[in-house]
Amino acid sequence: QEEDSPITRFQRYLRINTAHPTPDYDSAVSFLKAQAHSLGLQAQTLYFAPNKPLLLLTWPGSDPSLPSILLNSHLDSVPAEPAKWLHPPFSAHRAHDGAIFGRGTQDDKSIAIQYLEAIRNLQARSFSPLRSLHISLVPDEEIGGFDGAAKFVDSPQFAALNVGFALDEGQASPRDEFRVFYADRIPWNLKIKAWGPPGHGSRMYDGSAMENLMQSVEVVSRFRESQFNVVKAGKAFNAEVVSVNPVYLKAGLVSQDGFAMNVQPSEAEAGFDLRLTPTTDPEEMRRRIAEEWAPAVRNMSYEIIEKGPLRDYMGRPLMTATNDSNPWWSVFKQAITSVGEKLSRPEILASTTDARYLRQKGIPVLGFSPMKNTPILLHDHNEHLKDAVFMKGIQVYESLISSLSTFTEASH
Ligand code: MET
Ligand SMILES: [Zn+2]
Ligand SMILES: [Zn+2]
Repeated sequence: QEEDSPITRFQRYLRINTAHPTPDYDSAVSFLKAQAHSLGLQAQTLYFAPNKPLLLLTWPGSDPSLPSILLNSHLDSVPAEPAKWLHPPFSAHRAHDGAIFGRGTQDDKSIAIQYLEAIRNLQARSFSPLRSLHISLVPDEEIGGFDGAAKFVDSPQFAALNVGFALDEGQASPRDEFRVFYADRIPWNLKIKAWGPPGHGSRMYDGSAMENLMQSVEVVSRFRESQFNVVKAGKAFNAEVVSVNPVYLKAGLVSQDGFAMNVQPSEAEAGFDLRLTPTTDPEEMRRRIAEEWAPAVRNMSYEIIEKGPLRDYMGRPLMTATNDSNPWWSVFKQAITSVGEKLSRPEILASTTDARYLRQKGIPVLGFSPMKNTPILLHDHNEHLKDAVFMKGIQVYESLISSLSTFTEASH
């Protein structure tokens, strides 16, 4: 008979394969629903798209008229390459040093279980919240959240929650202090396409599609270097500049045994992951792309897919204040320090989370995953988390939940 503990419950969740492109959301939701049931939480399964459940859990507060607290975590994960892992990515193998291996250990299945285990411990101490506490377990974060968090925040069910403050995932800290994030960068998926006359592979002529595209790649690389240099010079954090990284190249005529090596193709395409900071001027970025990266005069075109909003309903950048103007910030900070932990300077997250959709609604949100002395392994091979770090995180959330849910001074 297998023991039942926070660690084994974490392992059970990790063994449910919710990686794209075929996430098993149903198994994840029924597992989490059973956990919620054992805690006496209210549970609702919402569908904003077919086969994409969103599980909403509630621990009602004694004063439901006060704005509530929302803890968010996504159900899905990015895919893994099992052959390149030390232990299979859905085995939740626990090594001798306590490291639990699995896709989702850091991003972000740990926090979902930690939220629930913190509630379990608080209930054991007969704690009861003043404000209602909600946990949202959302689908599709890793593919943009359009059928998950984006639709949820626009729903009447969400409006009814009257959320005053929220926590969402953060990132691991390699140092002995926790990291906290007040904003995300916003992804643009950029496709650049070039055309040019085709020709024999032996000919040198001007304006081929490939030559054309490679010129663009060089221009993009120079921009990338200019941004990266600011970081290398110590003038900005990683996430305070615009990043651009090539993620695919597509060209060439297919022949029986691979590519036709002696044909210069008439079309070529490159894809880039571009991340804008919360204060990047999108119009200036568009102008740069249109004029410098994919000029129509050089037979080029481009497509930008914006993965989320850059501004809130008032036209302001999506940033949560981390100063005295935001009373929740003090409560958050105090809850961390009161358990003897340290926070590093608040940062912009280099990647992107569903927090942007909440911030767009004007809700203050902090990105936080209590993982310190931990290598940053999200989306990497051998993603893992030490059992002791996971257990410590539960204690941190006990402090956060009790402080946030009993905070009386702010109405928003
Ligand atoms: N969390 C993912 C990332 O940062 C998905 C963001 S939206 C495509 O890459
Ligand atoms: Zn994540
Ligand atoms: Zn991720």
